[in-house]
Amino acid sequence: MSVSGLLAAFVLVGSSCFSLYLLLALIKFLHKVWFNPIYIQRVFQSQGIKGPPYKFFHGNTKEMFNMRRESMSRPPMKLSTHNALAQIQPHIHSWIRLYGRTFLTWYGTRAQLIVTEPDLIKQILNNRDGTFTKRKIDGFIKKIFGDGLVTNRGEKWIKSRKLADHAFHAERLKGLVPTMVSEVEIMLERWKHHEGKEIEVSKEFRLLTAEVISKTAFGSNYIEGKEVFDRLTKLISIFSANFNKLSLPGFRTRDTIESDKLEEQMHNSILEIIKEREEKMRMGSPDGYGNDFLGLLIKANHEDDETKRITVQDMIDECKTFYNGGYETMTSLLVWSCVLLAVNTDWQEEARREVTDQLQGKKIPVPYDNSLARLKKMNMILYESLRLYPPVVNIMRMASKEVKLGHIIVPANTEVVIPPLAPHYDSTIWGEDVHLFKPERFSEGVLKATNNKLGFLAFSSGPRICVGLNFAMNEVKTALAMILQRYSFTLSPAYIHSPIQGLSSWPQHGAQIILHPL
Ligand code: HEM
Repeated sequence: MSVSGLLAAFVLVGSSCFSLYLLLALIKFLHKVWFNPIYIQRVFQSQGIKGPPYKFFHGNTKEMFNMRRESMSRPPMKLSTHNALAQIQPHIHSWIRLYGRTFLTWYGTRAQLIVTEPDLIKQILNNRDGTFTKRKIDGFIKKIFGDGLVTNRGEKWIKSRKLADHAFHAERLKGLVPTMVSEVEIMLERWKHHEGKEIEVSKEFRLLTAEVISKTAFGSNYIEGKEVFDRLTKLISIFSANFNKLSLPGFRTRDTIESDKLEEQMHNSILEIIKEREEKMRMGSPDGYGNDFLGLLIKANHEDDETKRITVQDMIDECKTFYNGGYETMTSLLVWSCVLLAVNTDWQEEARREVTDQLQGKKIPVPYDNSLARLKKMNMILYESLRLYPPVVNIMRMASKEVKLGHIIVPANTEVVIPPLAPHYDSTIWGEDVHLFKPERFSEGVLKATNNKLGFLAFSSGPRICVGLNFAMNEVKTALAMILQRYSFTLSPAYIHSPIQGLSSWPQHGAQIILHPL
């Protein structure tokens, strides 16, 4: 064959291969964005599970986005009755009515089974063999949490959970109360300039919770901690702005570029905090690597036993997870409980009386005297606040293989979404007064407040229940106990009740209250 003939043959083979590659890529694409979703939809339909129809590429995200935008621009809600499900997750509220308590939705091409029935929730959250596992996260949420305890799976999760359980053990937590107290003192010093006037407490509580987690878990100084939080706050606002918006794979928006930069800066700031601690150890610090969460992480990084050792990247991911865990959700709980107490002044008065009694005249909670644990009315108020406005609005899992959930065969890779607001606003679980603020329903504890233990999911349930639960309750009780003894407070006329979903549930226009010194 001549050279030109050989070349022609090469071109022919090359172009055929390229055409074949294009054809295969097209089939793969169509399988992902059309054939597979339609097949999965049929599998569920044949079992009586309905839902809004799958739409090419977007799934139901456009409907979700529009419903959410519409609910955010609605006139303010009343505060005499509550319906945060309708406001924060309007798509779930209306689709439960249309399709029942378990239904299928589409986040782009990802099938999401929405589960709101306690018996099914129990099976998912109590699963221990990895059938219902965490989904591998990506995008903005990965940049916020990293691959830490909230998101990791299998052996890695077991190792991280052991460390965290140790760090947040109840006895250890009592020793953190003085740090919490001194940070609340600093906040209340600032509040002196607002006496008799309005104050926007969500900003205040952001500062407080950032300082508390920074100092208690990481012992870090103000500047380094502040750098991490500034970046985290920016990342969270990018996440919120892009919520329910899909991006094309590989396509980089201005937000993606900005979030990459923030992620790298956060990584470097945390690395600096770690290096500083290691340097202190080298200089012969009497506490070694330290007894806080960061100290435990660094110790685990230097473990001789390989099975217990964690990498530097693991340390950074865990730091991100805890910065975030101790910040967003905590601020949300503090904000909502303050708003609810500002409206329900009878409960505010009861809580104040209890604090005065239990703290026996002291202005601050004392560690180790169990006074925080004795604040029963406060507990009831906090649980009711968590029921009406749970900070975490979606608990997510994924079926790692085909599984029977109740009577439903769930195909492998289906995501399972449990929205705590749905059982929290279910009158068959809580009674006809479900929309009312009634802390007395928790007078005999969480378990006796409902006819179903899985009806209350603010901290989740099962093996992956929130590891920071006791930390959270201690911090919020400390803050409220100190606020209640110095101020009575009412809602400002500027407050507009419009709860929305950011990374946590949130008052869209801030939380303005008026402080009346006692
Ligand atoms: C009011 C405050 C808080 C609420 C409502 C809350 C809620 C939750 C929920 C619902 C989960 C389960 C998520 C899931 O299963 O997908 C969770 C897990 C977790 N929380 Fe919290 N949380 C709070 C405070 C905290 C604090 C203060 C920390 C740490 C300082 C923290 C750290 C974590 C971690 C690390 C996990 C993952 C546990 C695991 O998967 O093993 N949380 N939290």
